[in-house]
Amino acid sequence: MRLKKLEISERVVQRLTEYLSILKEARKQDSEINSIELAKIMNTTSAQVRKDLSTFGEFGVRGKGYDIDNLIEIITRILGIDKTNDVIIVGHGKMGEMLSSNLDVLGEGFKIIGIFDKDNDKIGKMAANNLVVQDIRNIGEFIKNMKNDSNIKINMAILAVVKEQAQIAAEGLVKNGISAILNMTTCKLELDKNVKVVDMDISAKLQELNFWRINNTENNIDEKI
Ligand SMILES: NC(=O)c1ccc[n+]([C@@H]2O[C@H](COP(=O)([O-])OP(=O)(O)OC[C@H]3O[C@@H](n4cnc5c(N)ncnc54)[C@H](O)[C@@H]3O)[C@@H](O)[C@H]2O)c1
Repeated sequence: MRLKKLEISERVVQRLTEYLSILKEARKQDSEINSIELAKIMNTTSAQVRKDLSTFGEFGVRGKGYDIDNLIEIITRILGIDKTNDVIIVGHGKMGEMLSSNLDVLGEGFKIIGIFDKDNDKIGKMAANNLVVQDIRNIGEFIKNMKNDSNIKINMAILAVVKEQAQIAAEGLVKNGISAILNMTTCKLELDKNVKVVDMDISAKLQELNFWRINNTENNIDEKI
């Protein structure tokens, strides 16, 4: 499915991932779900659900709702996780190791096919997933060989280097054809607008959570900021 590069907002894509996990739970109980039920679990309106899903086509049957398996299949395809997507890890410190040794964290549809670091003590060592940590200086060659030898086009990376190195490391990745980066660092990467960056910051999420924890009654906040 080829989607036009248009009105699909980041928020809609985020919600798609939420729909997917809700639907996977829901299918344990039922084979159909309607927009009202979905909206209730998502804490949103049924109009929003219908609007989100209609962005990608007409899947529901009026008055009947959505076939859960069908919707899972469609969302899986929209998110591109109906096939395996190759990803590399750059920076194999505590965070990089946590990812390479807990592949479940990545979920279905992703496979780590290369791990890179710049530390000589780490380069050449075997990671938990049986990949050898490679020298970051060889990343261009690795990507080229993957393309030539196995027709694998690598364009997605998880960036887990120290913050101070993040911008330069990301620029190096982009030069070598990476166009999608999951940025585990707190560095605000400045890259070509064609490069998609998604920031992942547990600390920021905890701060957000903490705000809601200490303001946990609706009346605690006098004014909406
Ligand atoms: N996303 C989150 O929620 C979260 C949580 C904790 C840490 N972090 C961030 O993740 C990053 C890594 O943290 P960590 O605790 O694993 O640090 P770490 O120091 O243990 O590991 C960083 C690794 O990156 C390597 N490295 C540095 N520059 C590099 C480069 N240019 N190319 C390749 N490798 C390079 C280092 O050799 C090291 O192995 C930090 O930016 C940290 O702030 C994010």
